[in-house]
Amino acid sequence: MQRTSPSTSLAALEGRAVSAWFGSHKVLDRVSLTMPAGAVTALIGPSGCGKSTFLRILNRMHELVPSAALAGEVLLDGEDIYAPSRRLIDARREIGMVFQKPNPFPAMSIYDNVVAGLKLTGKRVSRSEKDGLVESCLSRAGLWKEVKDRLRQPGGGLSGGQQQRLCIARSLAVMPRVLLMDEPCSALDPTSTRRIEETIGELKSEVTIVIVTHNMQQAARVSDFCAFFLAEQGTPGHIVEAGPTTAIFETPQDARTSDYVHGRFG
Ligand SMILES: Nc1ncnc2c1ncn2[C@@H]1O[C@H](COP(=O)(O)OP(=O)(O)OP(=O)(O)O)[C@@H](O)[C@H]1O
Repeated sequence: MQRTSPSTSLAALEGRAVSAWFGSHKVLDRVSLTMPAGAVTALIGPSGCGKSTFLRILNRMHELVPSAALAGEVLLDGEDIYAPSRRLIDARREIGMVFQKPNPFPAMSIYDNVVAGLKLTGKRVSRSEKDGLVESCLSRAGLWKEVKDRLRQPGGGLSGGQQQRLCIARSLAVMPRVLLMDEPCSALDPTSTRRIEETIGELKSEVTIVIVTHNMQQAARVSDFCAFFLAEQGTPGHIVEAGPTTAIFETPQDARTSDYVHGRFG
């Protein structure tokens, strides 16, 4: 039976010695990072240091780029998502992604947008189960009250912030264990941004979250852990420092971390 309540099975994600290339251009060098279960980890650093590439490696999207290559391991709850026995589709279902620009199916109804990913699960779902799932996912994404009376209207008719929360609801419908978010608020106004940040805070007890953000205030507000990436003078991106967000912001060990989080470069 389709579960309509939040998953209880929280999982940590761990990158071990992850390196990445586009053709012969190496963009990440042996990045290791644990993203603890039930917490928000923020990936921060200047443009081009490999944050999005690392994020896309975490759910096997990097391999979609024809020239892309990678080395290392990504462990979900201790199991390598790149192991030959693991299917790509399972990694995508267990590790969801929300993108910078909200990307609902614009002509599809709000209801159908939420359940659009269900075919990934391969399970047959009854109408009443779908109804329950739609309500549960929209509620958890903080959108139910605003759309419950217009579920049959197109997703493209919502505001940008509502569309992003619809995309979060769509991701939640396949019961992911991890939600990756690539600058999810960069296309949104401050009020919508705050609303998404609240949603992140509400979701982290049920799904592990990894977020890329350029906004240091946002990283400080929403994350429990932070990893500071840097690619110096054409060298591949690497992690300078990672740890609890309070330590990264208040007592960084590396002067480059301090300079970056205090807005002195990048
Ligand atoms: N599809 C691609 N093909 C070739 N090179 C790429 C591709 N995507 C990214 N790169 C390169 O990989 C490096 C890392 O890019 P990436 O987007 O991961 O950095 P980022 O830290 O997320 O940057 P930003 O903060 O600007 O989004 C950059 O040098 C970039 O030019």
